[in-house]
Amino acid sequence: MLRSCVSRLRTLAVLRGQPGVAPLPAKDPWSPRRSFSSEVIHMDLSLPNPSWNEDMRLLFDQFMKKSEDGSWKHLPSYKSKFTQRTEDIKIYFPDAKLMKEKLSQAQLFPRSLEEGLGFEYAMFHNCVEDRIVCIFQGGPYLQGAPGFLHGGAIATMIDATLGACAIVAVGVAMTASLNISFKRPIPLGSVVVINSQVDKVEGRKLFLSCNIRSVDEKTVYSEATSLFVKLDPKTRLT
Ligand SMILES: CCCCCCCCCCCCCCCC(=O)SCCNC(=O)CCNC(=O)[C@H](O)C(C)(C)COP(=O)(O)OP(=O)(O)OC[C@H]1O[C@@H](n2cnc3c(N)ncnc32)[C@H](O)[C@@H]1OP(=O)(O)O
Repeated sequence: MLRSCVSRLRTLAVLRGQPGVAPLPAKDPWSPRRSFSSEVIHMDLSLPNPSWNEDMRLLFDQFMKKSEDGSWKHLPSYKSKFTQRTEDIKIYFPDAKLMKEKLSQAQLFPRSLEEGLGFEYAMFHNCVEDRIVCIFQGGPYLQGAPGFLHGGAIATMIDATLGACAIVAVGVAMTASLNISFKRPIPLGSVVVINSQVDKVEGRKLFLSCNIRSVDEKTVYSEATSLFVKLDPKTRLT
């Protein structure tokens, strides 16, 4: 509880640009001493938190409303909990023990920054049209050009959204290629909408595309096309 309050105060301080804010302590990510409370692991991080701005909350509420008739579904998102997915990917690793050790200390990259500082997002799956919409608010630690999001951060959210779209459609799949056209810079702290869809499936190959637009849909910030490949159960990842 205390840790969570300190974290929120730190987030607010950074968001307000207050001077004298100490940097986050460096941690060895693979240290065996590092552990996550089950509360953190099991917390759905795609639900509203105090760092979300009004646009983010309004869009979230709109999509939750649309989900009431079952045509849209909110996809929960966790720091490091894969549950069923862990079972799905187990077969691709030759050494089950090593895989278990690595996964027990791993975090999903877009969920690895503290609340409000990095990737704040929620995804909704349209069960009828087979597409995913991601609402995304990029925090102050994602800066590239002053005042704007880093291209790598934009690519991360595109990959995460297209990845979710592929995984929902066919199961375990990985990005084979990703082509992004950055058309307009995205202001830091603003909310954007990522629309993704499966365009074509050819055997194990899935061709997907997406665009990133402003909330009022007037500005197209980025467009992307990608190829995801459904993993062959006979192939190992290492
Ligand atoms: C482990 C997963 C966890 C899932 C549960 C988590 C749930 C939580 C949701 C989080 C969502 C985040 C989503 C992030 C997704 C990433 O960021 S994944 C990380 C980045 N990607 C990688 O590291 C992939 C590295 N590449 C590879 O491992 C292998 O190349 C691949 C992509 C698995 C394909 O290998 P393969 O299965 O052996 O396929 P292969 O037989 O070589 O090729 C099959 C076909 O694809 C074509 N192809 C393959 N690569 C290419 C290419 N680069 N360009 C064009 N064509 C290609 C081939 O030509 C072939 O075509 P056909 O001859 O059949 O027409």
